[in-house]
Amino acid sequence: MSVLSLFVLNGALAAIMLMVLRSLSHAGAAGVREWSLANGMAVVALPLFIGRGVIPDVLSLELANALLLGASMMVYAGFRRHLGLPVPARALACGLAATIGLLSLLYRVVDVLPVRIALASSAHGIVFLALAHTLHRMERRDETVYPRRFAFWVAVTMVCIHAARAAAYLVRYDPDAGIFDASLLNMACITLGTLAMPALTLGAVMMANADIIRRTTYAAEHDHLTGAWSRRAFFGIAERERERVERRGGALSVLVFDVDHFKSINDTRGHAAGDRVLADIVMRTEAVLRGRAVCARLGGEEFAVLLPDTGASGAGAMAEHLRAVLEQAVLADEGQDPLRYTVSVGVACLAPQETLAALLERTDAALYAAKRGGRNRVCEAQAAQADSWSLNTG
Ligand SMILES: Nc1nc2c(ncn2[C@@H]2O[C@H](COP(=O)(O)OP(=O)(O)OP(=O)(O)O)[C@@H](O)[C@H]2O)c(=O)[nH]1
Repeated sequence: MSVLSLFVLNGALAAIMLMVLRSLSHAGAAGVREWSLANGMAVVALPLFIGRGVIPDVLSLELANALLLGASMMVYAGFRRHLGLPVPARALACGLAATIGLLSLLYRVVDVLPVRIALASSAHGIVFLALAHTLHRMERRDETVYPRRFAFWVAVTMVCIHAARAAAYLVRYDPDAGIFDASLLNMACITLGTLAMPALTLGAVMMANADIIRRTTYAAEHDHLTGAWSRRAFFGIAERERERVERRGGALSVLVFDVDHFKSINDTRGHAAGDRVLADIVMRTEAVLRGRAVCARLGGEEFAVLLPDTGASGAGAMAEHLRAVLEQAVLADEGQDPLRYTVSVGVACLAPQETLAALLERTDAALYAAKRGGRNRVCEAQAAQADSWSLNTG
């Protein structure tokens, strides 16, 4: 395969990657604009390189090199944007202008191609080094760890290739060597360089996809107003905990609570104030929970707390503590009296062989008993029987 055909392949791969990135354009993933721009720049740059000697030098040298280096910089910018880091746009623009200015000067004044190749390779190598450093610094153990590592190792490989290429051209210093030079080194560098942009774009696409899945999963599992677990997620977590108790023994309790006279809060203070109460409940509830305990919004103004490793007495105490904490809450309400609210709580502890549905039915019955009993109180249901009794009065 000739160097020329590698250039053509490189351009074709960049065009394919551009189409792959288009599939992400509506997903709102950060960095996609920069990665698309990078591949677009590569698609334009490569025919310009190929046109060396046919088209004006300013296009095949200055513009082609500027576009290719700009493409590497855009890949770097895309990763930084994707990771939520600031993009050093000014430093990149200065680096690009300095490199192209120097290349142009070398071409027009001394015209020693190996030095120009070494200079261009060094500039690309520095950009990939910065990318590898960014990816390494941001490494964390989540679902994006594989794409991050993949992109990191591609960047490291590119640093090594560009360093080797720059060093080899400087050491060998063959003034007749050109970019279409078919030496083993040049062929190896260009082959690997051809794969760099698509490989980094694949890493970027994998990262963006992992991010989209993470965000979608979070949205499906959490209530958007309060940040609490969703009803569906709560049932999943609760069922897993119930099965765990069935397998290994231990205790599991549930609290279900509901804001008292919430309709009148909405009616007198407005829906937005009601929303603030709901968010405040979750914030304060989560602050008192420990270990694997979770808080979920079951719907409307009804919430649930799952208490793994907690028996009836611990759950009753936690329910009363939570009721008291929420009763103390005071929310500033502009131009009006501070907003206060109370909750009624039903508590139940999982009985042997009991299903989740049965447990929640008993907890609901306890909650309604608390409402009937006057509200702002905790009612606990017995595991063995359906009737419940009042534990505390508010
Ligand atoms: N602000 C706000 N209100 C909501 C939301 N979801 C449900 N509601 C309101 O919650 C109120 C529930 O009222 P009810 O079921 O009558 O209960 P309540 O007024 O709390 O009375 P008790 O439960 O018997 O003490 C209704 O007015 C709903 O419109 C929400 O997301 N935000």
